[in-house]
Order: sequence, then C-alpha cells, then structure tokens
Amino acid sequence: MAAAAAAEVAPAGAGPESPAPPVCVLVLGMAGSGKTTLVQRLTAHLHSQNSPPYVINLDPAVHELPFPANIDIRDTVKYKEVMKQYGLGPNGGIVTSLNLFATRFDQVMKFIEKRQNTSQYVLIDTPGQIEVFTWSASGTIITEALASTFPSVVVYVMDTSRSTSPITFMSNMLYACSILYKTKLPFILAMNKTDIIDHSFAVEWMQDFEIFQDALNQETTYVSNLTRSMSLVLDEFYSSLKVVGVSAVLGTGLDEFFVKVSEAVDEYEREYRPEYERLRKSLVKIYKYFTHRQCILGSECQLVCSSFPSGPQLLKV
Ligand SMILES: Nc1nc2c(ncn2[C@@H]2O[C@H](COP(=O)(O)OP(=O)(O)OP(=O)(O)O)[C@@H](O)[C@H]2O)c(=O)[nH]1
Repeated sequence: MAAAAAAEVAPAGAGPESPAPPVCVLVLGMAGSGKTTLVQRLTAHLHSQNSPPYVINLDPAVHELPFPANIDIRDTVKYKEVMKQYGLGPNGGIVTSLNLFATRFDQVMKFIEKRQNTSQYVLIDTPGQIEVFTWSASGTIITEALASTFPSVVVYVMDTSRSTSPITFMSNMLYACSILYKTKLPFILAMNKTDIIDHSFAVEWMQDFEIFQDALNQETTYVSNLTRSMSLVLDEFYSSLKVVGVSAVLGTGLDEFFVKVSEAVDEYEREYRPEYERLRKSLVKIYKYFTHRQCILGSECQLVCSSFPSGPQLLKV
C-alpha cells in the first residue's frame, strides 16, 4: 500500500536504476493564502511515504517555520539587520535580503544536486509579499537557475474562501495569469482552504462561461462589465491550467496534487526544458563576451551564470 502510494508520487521518468532529478516545486501565492501551511503539509505527507523532500525557505521575514527547512534564508541573511544597515522599510528589507541571498544561489544549487539521489522533491516556500519574488531580479535568477537544471513547476496557492465573489476571483486569476507569463513554467492552481468552502464553484466558473456570467449578473458596477470581458480573454489561460482543491490544514487533496505535479513535470520536459537549455547557453555566451570586455555587465552575468551548476563547466568549453 505504502509502496503503491510512493509510486504514485514518483516524478515522471523515475526508474529503479537511475533516480530522476528532483522536481522543484515553487510555492507562490497572495499573503495568507496558505503557502507555508501547504509546504508543511506536503513535507509531512512525503515523509509519511518515505520520500523526504528537500525544503527551502525563501521568506526572510517569517517568524516561525512550522517545518524543518534544509535551507533557510534566515540563516544567511538577517532581514532586520539589512533594514538597519541600508535604511530600508520592511518591503525594501525583504527585497534586499532576497537579492543578497540570490548572489549565493550557486551554493544552494550544489546542495540540491548533492541531494538528488535521496529527495524526489524540492519544496520552496516564498515570501508572503508575492511581488518580492515574482517582480524582482532575484526571483527571476532563482527561478531560472532552478528551471534550467531541474524539472520545475509553479504552484499558485489561492485562498478559495476569499475568492467567492466573482470579481475577487477574477482579480486573483489575473494575478495568477501574470505569474504564469513571468515565470514561464508549468502552472498548478492549488485552491486551498477547501475545508471552509468546496472549490467546485470556482471550477464551474472556469469551465462554464455562462455560470460565471450568472454570478456576475448580481454585480452592476463598471468593474463587473470589465470582468465579463476579461473572463472571455482568460478562457485560454483556464484551459491550460492544472487545478486541484486542497486543504493544507486537513491534508486533503494531496494525492491529486501530486498527480498534477507529475503532469506538470511531463509538460516541463516537453515544452519548457529546451527553452531553458537555450537560455543557459546564451547566458554563458553573454558572460564570455562581457568578461572579455571587462565591463560592469560582466560581473552581473557572472552572477547569473554562476547560479547554474554547469555554467563554469560550459565556460571552459
Ligand atoms: N481553514 C484553513 N485555514 C488555513 C488553511 N491553510 C492555511 N490556513 C490558515 O491561513 C493562515 C495563513 O496561512 P499561512 O500558511 O501562514 O499562509 P502564507 O501564505 O504562508 O502566509 P504569508 O507567508 O504570510 O503570506 C493561517 O492562519 C493558517 O492556519 C486551510 O487549508 N484551511
């Protein structure tokens, strides 16, 4: 039974002889959507299946982590010290802490590489202020470093109980859509807190335009007209989404969650890996060009290239 369950969560391509590389699961979402609780629940679930994940916390401002993190940004960067030293407010402190951490991300990559025979999954919890990760250079560097080396997927956590109004739901989906474009990775929408409200209403809204229109008909503001038009535009986005309902608190929906992760890994291998391979090679070329000219961009490129474990090897070619 346990073996069958473990097989169910094995990433695509895993075989008995050669362990597949770990799958990086980047957990993003609005503040309070339940990212940390979900990472905690996923960690416990994988441990119970004898498949302990490698867990990384990228939130420098979190007070207490409810799970043991293998790598914790707070061990490297003290966010309050950063605020003092650079005269920053809380958000500036978080962004700068993540930037500082990103400059050493090559070391994190080496740690993950070392664990690739023992961990099938790398779970990554991100800062509460979602834009700190999704709209910063460091977020891009970290995402691209991971995705150019390991199969990687994004899990966007949505607070279902706070998305019962069609307009709030639409705002959340527009945000999710922008993250899809920004991260360029397979995307799973985890509708969390299904212990409070079942997510079937949201799935219906995504699948049936008329049901969503009916819900909107109770709204008469200008925004509702805009939302009506936007829902048509988002139809294409919805069709490519992998949706799963979970309760991070109760631990329900996790088997289906891992099925979606497995599908997302297949999608990564098929559609995203070639693009990331190209990206890595072109970064190395840029690095060579600028270091030859010894200009300031050279050191920035070095930072990006050094994030890729095989970057230095490629440089020798
Ligand atoms: N009922 C219910 N509450 C949940 C669930 N998941 C998380 N919560 C609660 O939602 C609140 C926020 O959860 P967190 O896991 O801290 O959310 P987060 O997205 O990591 O928060 P930030 O890092 O601050 O953005 C906490 O009070 C959790 O107990 C769930 O599945 N059901």
